Amino acid sequence: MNMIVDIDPSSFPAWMLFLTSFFLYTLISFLRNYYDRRTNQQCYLVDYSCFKPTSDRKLPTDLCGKIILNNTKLELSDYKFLLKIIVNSGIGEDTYGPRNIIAGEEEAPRLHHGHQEVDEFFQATLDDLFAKTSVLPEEIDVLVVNISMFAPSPSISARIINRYKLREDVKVYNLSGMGCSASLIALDLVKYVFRSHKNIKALVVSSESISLSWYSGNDKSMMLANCLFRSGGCSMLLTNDPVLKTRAKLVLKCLVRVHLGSDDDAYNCCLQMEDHEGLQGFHLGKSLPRAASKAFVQNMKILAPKILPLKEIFRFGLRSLMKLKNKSSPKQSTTSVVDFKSAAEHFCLHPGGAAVINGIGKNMGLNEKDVEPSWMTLHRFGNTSASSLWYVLGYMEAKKRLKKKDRVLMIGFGSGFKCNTCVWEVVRDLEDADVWEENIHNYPPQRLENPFVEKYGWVNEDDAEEQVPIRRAQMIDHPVKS
Ligand SMILES: CC(C)(COP(=O)(O)OP(=O)(O)OC[C@H]1O[C@@H](n2cnc3c(N)ncnc32)[C@H](O)[C@@H]1OP(=O)(O)O)[C@@H](O)C(=O)NCCC(=O)NCCSC(=O)CC(=O)O
Repeated sequence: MNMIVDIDPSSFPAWMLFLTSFFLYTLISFLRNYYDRRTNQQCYLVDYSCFKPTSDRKLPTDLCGKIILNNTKLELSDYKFLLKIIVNSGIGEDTYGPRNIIAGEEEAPRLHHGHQEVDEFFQATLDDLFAKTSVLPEEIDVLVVNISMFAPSPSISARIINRYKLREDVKVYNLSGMGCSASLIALDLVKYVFRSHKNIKALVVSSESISLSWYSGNDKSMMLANCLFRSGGCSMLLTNDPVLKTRAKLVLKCLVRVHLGSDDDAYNCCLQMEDHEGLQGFHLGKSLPRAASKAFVQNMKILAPKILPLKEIFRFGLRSLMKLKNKSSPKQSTTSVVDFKSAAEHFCLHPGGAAVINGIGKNMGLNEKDVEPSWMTLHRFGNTSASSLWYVLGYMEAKKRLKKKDRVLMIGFGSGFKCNTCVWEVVRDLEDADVWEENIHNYPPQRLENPFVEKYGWVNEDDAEEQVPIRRAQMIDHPVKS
């Protein structure tokens, strides 16, 4: 995936206009920050709780192999494809799946499977969040739930209100279909509510349900989703109450959303759909990395001037000028790379897949340590959709990397196609290990490979065609649930 942060200098009418806009922008930002501080409109993240399902929901190699063999629509060529994808996916042995898939019931999902998956997540994370913040459910003023692919009625937000007996005047929003970057959309919504209400508390409950969206067919772009998406979720407590400021972990500095839905390619690259047999699933097109790249560049055009220090803006402007001057020379580089490390110390990249992390990391000029939290999240928890970014943040915290005044840049991608970003400032030194607690010392592991090749390398052997029925028969003797 080629993601070049190439902000074409000809898109600025004139160099002077660019500088003037920058100074105006700085002045307006300063005045707005001052106004925000005076009017309690800062957005603080008090705490968050990521979900670690119980170990009986793990999806190790053997179980994944059984689930794959359980699908009688798949042929040898499909196995070969899956083997290649899974081996290179960056996903490890400890990710979690929904119970109905583990029980071998993926072809007949029921409403209660979706409820069970979501209930387990929100009960665990909200119980934990209320306990560790000592905030009571009746103190919650705003609730935003984002779960893309499971939108029952009454909504999941109503289910949360019912379980925790939230107040009658709670402002409630239930976002569905918003994809993997939806938790930043939820955050944006909270930020807007904070503008009109002082000293309030908001909950964002962010997850994805895959129990009803497992794909049982043989369309490769839809099989890919089964390989990448895993169960997870995160609940966050936010406030604009300055009294809670000292207890908060992070304060939001800015948030930028970009939507390329008007571009047909971008819109169509990431879709919930039915295949030629009418089987439902999630299509991840080969053009997705290209759409992500486009959305990322658009987002950076807005975000970069908001977060880059003056020195870096000058440096970038100068290099852009040089680029304009040297345009005629084919030997000159055509790219002006922005130094994002001058704007943030930590980078939460959406662990959407190996190509996503590689692509953004490389083109932002990030090093191995910068992208380690995203790789480790992909390895340990998989792509948990909208909640992924919070596992990445959790990794940084568990590694004790987040120090007071550090800045964290979050970059999320999602169907639509969207790229949403935000920058947080760390309020105090952070070191909660949360879901990473039991094995943070083992990360990064010495070897990241998964044992798929070792166990399923036979699909590439000469006699593979004959082996398929034998392996399937063995699977019938030892079905998925055993
Ligand atoms: C899947 C991969 C790990 C595979 O990596 P590899 O190193 O094996 O390299 P590769 O790209 O050459 O792919 C190997 C083989 O798979 C095929 N292949 C790759 N991508 C495919 C796709 N989307 N549909 C169908 N086939 C695909 C290639 O053509 C190739 O086939 P052949 O061998 O025949 O040539 C990587 O490509 C990847 O990370 N892709 C991006 C995944 C993605 O879309 N993530 C975003 C999730 S959406 C999200 O997070 C947001 C949201 O949902 O809202």
